[in-house]
Amino acid sequence: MQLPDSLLSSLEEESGFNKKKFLEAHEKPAPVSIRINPVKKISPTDGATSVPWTDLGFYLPERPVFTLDPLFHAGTYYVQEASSMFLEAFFRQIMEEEPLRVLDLCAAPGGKSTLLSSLLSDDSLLVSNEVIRPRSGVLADNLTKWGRIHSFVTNNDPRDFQRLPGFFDIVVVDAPCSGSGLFRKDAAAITEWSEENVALCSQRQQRILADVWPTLREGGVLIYSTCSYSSEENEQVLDWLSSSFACTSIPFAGSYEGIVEVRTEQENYGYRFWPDRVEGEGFFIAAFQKTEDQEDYAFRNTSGGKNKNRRTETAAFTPWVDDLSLYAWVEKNGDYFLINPEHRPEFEAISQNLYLRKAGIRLGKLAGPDLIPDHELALSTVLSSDVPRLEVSREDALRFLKREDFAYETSQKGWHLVSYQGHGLGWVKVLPNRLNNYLPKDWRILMDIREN
Ligand SMILES: C[S@@+](CC[C@H](N)C(=O)[O-])C[C@H]1O[C@@H](n2cnc3c(N)ncnc32)[C@H](O)[C@@H]1O
Repeated sequence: MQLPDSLLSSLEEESGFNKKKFLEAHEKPAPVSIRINPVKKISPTDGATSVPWTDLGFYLPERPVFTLDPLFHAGTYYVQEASSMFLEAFFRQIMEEEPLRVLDLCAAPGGKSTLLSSLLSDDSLLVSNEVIRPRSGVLADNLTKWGRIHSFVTNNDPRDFQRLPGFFDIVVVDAPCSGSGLFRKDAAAITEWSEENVALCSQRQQRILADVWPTLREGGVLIYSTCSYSSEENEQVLDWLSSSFACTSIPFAGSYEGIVEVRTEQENYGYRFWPDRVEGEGFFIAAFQKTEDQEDYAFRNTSGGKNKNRRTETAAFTPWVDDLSLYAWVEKNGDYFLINPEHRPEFEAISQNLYLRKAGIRLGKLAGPDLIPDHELALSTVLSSDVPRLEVSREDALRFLKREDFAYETSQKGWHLVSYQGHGLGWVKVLPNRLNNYLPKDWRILMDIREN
């Protein structure tokens, strides 16, 4: 793999850089790793080994065809490179008592967000934002698979969050960057790399941080990360931040072999991941506590809490939800969403100020007295175990995921959850002589399953 000379020479002075070993590492394939969803438990495959800094991550002995694994579509795991999973270790250190309001600002496709979701209880709120609209759709789909009620997805520019000053306890900025840390996984990115782009990325990272800073509460924590090796996007951004805003750098309290702790010119702490020192890709992460005065967001008086006197909805939703009394529902353009009742003020604040793509679990629409269940409900953790299921083989699960017909045995008519190894994949409706497949068209597997 031919790496840009100007990149290599710019790294000579960086802590932990060893040119020979760095180049050797780029001749090896990137390790394959997954992170499992703790609310949809599966056992990792034979031969899998643990990623050291997380309880949830595993290296796989070889790369399977993930598209042809129904458990992947059920959201039981997420394919994520291992260095990024270090966010778990840092987040656990920083995390105060829940409930927390957490913003993942640059969140698509959802690697960090699904990880954060796994670390938070249903009492906390996770807002995952992505500025690029089509990418925010992919993000929403991945969080749908993850199945948690505390998850909201927005599609906004970072500066829009200034409408919610002092709102979040923790803000994660996994910034868009020049991407040198992922060259092993994406060799095409090498040709796009340039010193000019590094400088542009650095400017953009500073702008994003300045724009989002007001939404972090006083005493709250900002986590900043990139997958770039360049100090212009890492150490220099930390020093710009600490000279622009009142904040304190937070050191990581533990230590793991291979992770390099750096101190910047202004004595800020950062953590570098080199692919010749750890089993993972290039990554950089740092955290700061905000020490400057920040007004808190003034929530309006809301009706708050649970829904009252809504007999139609209660009757329609009760059969579908495992203990409806724990939740509240909100309606938007005919779609019903189930949220934690404690999150109603946040729901109102966010939907009034931002473009909210997803809030909690989309239950579906009402048709007369009945619910037409949404795909999100099938993948969620709130679904009642009393809902009829069709447990299918791997082959039939793949046919369902291709929106093809498959054989089934049931005497019961109506809605059924298609489930594989106990994990929901989507809805079918059993009619007298056939099945209707309700998998959304854009969730369909396009790969030819017979070839593999
Ligand atoms: C490194 S990626 C995020 C990866 C994600 N956190 C994950 O773990 O899956 C950076 C994201 O920032 C988004 N982005 C690009 N320009 C941006 C901007 N000006 N402000 C905020 N986000 C931006 C990109 O679309 C991209 O999704």
